[in-house]
Amino acid sequence: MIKKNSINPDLVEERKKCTFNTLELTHLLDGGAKKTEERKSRETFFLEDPQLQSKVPLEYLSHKEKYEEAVRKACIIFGKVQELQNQGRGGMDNFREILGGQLGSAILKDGNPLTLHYVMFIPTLMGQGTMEQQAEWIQKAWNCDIIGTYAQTELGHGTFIRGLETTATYDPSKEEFVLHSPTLTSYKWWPGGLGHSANYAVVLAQLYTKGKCYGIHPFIVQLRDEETHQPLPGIKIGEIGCKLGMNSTNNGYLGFDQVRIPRTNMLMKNSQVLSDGSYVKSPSSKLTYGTMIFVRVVIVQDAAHYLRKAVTIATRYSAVRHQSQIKPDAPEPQIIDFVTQQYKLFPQIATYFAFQYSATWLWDVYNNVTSELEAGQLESLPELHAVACCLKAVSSADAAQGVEICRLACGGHGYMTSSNLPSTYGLVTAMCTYEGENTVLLLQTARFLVKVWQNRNNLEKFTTVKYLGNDLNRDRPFQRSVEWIIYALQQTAARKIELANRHINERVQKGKAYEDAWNESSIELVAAAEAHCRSFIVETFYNTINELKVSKELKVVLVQLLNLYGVYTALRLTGDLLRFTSITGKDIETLQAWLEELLALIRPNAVGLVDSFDIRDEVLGSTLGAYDGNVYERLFEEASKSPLNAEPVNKSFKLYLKPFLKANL
Ligand SMILES: CCC/C=C/C(=O)SCCNC(=O)CCNC(=O)[C@H](O)C(C)(C)COP(=O)([O-])OP(=O)([O-])OC[C@H]1O[C@@H](n2cnc3c(N)ncnc32)[C@H](O)[C@@H]1OP(=O)([O-])[O-]
Ligand SMILES: Cc1cc2nc3c(=O)[nH]c(=O)nc-3n(C[C@H](O)[C@H](O)[C@H](O)COP(=O)(O)OP(=O)(O)OC[C@H]3O[C@@H](n4cnc5c(N)ncnc54)[C@H](O)[C@@H]3O)c2cc1C
Repeated sequence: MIKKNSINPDLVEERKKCTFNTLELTHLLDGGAKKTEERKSRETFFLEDPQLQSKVPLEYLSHKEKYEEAVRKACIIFGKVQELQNQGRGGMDNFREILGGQLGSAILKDGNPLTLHYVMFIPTLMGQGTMEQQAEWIQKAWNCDIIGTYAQTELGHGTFIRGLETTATYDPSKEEFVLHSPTLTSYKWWPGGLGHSANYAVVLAQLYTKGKCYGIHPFIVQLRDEETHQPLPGIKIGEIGCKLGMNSTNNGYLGFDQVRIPRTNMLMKNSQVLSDGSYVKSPSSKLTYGTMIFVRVVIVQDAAHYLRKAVTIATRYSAVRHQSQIKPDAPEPQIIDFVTQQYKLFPQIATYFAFQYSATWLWDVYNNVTSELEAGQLESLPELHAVACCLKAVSSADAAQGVEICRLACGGHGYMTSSNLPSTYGLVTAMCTYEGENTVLLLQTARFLVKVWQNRNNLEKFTTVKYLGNDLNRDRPFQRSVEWIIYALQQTAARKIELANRHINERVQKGKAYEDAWNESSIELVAAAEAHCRSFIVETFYNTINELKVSKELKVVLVQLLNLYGVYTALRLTGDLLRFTSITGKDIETLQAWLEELLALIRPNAVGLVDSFDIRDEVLGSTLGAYDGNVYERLFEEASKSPLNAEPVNKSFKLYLKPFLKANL
């Protein structure tokens, strides 16, 4: 039914209007023309493999069938990744793409049961294992001789990991640890792939030796027989059931009944238990948390990718869809011409760029700090932890909200599963919870900010908080510029940190314990961390754009997006700006007018911008967002795949409807 090679005429017109070279932007986003070429060849390699096609849309499968189909595809995917590695084609890029929001979610729309093996199991072996342990385990894991997961969260505790209840008690007589789940709430609950896919796990458990508890430590535990896949004695294991999304990820539960593992299965890079049971302390107890930092860093990039996918769908659809009238007797306009629609879409495009640049910055810093940690230097860890926490929280929350805005922007059709917006939302909103619930992570950033605030005469060693050294009473008169917005956001963040800190102190002076005072001030602490993060994101966007060497035409558009992101952020925080800067109501009108101007300036390039993301139709996986814009044909084609349409009369007519109709005669 879909007319091949026929592009919707509205999209043809939109593409003619574009004022910059979309290919230049594609190359910029990929990191160069060569990278674009490599990405495209990878996409062809995966997406055009007939084995990776599905006969029936995922939605029509049962929960069990979904899992089985996901395992089938996951094995093919990672087999192909190994093939690429063996050919020397691409290193980490293969993994980042296949596991991240771009390519991976095209093939496995509702999650991958083997993701945790690559995202957490192998990184934990690498980050927490000694050289000998790495030699023993990593090759097996890379070759997929074993499949692992990361089992930390329990039924009773996810956030408060010091409160985990699983125990690992050292028995020096046999040089073994005994793993045990003493309560129902101590059962591991959530790890991806744990249900029926993994046969090994890194298990986080309270370490007991010589009668003393030393807190949580990582242990490699075999869960299933390597041949038969039967759970080993003492291992109680299963899947946790259906969820809002990610229904193919096979999240599982796990209990231990006095399960013995060799002493050498404790990952001992940072702390050790010697054969006689003596405990050797880690240089920092927080090194055990290293894998979580890594995944938080990766999530910022994923959030950006999911958002750009959603906004590509909604922007193309909005260019094709006509509805209502702006003027009487005029033809029905493209809905993208309603300014309220532009206000839904264009800030999401700008937000993608903002997150992308923060994600790149964070990835580089993460790699630098990791090298420092390897050399035993721990000084930069607190700042990395603080910035990773707030960026993970703000990017996942804004991306989830942005995807939902895009879904709403597509009206009724956005509610269709075939738009791919509902399942994209399911994947993104999960990021607000996993790898540290967002409020909790913002409180971690706040903890760092308050400490820095209390020692703000000593800011040289930091990168992200230098502005806290500025005089709080400085006033910078309003200007319609991003520089002013950055000043205003930093001023807001600094004042919020100062206020939260002051309120903690006042509560302490009134006799409260510091921890109670902290809890009572925590709404303000979260707000302070969020403000800090928003100022960081805008400033990073600004710095990146200023340094870019691109054509004049592209620069103009990127600056418009930067300005839009800045003014959009500022207008969402007008209450704060009125409170903490000398901005007036009149100035806010100026900002509002600027926002409207920017929407109009971006309007001709909207389709060009999302085209530059160069997301293949298979990756978008959407009836509404395909490059050719044949929306209505695709909606019909997908509807025809409903099993209910396979026969004109369903058996329920005979069974229920007919007798019911008769009874009412
Ligand atoms: C695809 C993905 C699938 C999903 C997988 C998962 O979800 S897996 C499961 C994911 N699960 C989660 O993400 C669970 C989320 N929960 C947690 O990460 C922790 O329980 C916590 C951070 C909330 C508190 O931890 P706590 O009670 O031990 O700590 P505290 O508050 O008492 O602070 C003590 C000090 O430690 C510092 N510090 C803390 N973390 C780090 C770090 N990573 N690095 C460095 N430092 C860190 C902190 O700054 C503070 O420093 P200060 O001020 O003393 O110099
Ligand atoms: C899709 C998905 C996949 C996951 N995959 C894995 C995995 O592979 N491996 C794994 O180990 N875990 C995994 N998890 C678990 C995940 O890491 C936890 O759910 C997460 O860390 C939140 O913990 P919680 O569920 O205990 O929430 P809770 O901490 O119970 O949160 C409930 C509420 O309490 C609030 N709260 C809790 N503590 C505080 C505090 N100190 N201050 C203020 N408010 C607080 C929170 O803000 C939240 O509003 C996964 C979870 C999901 C949803």
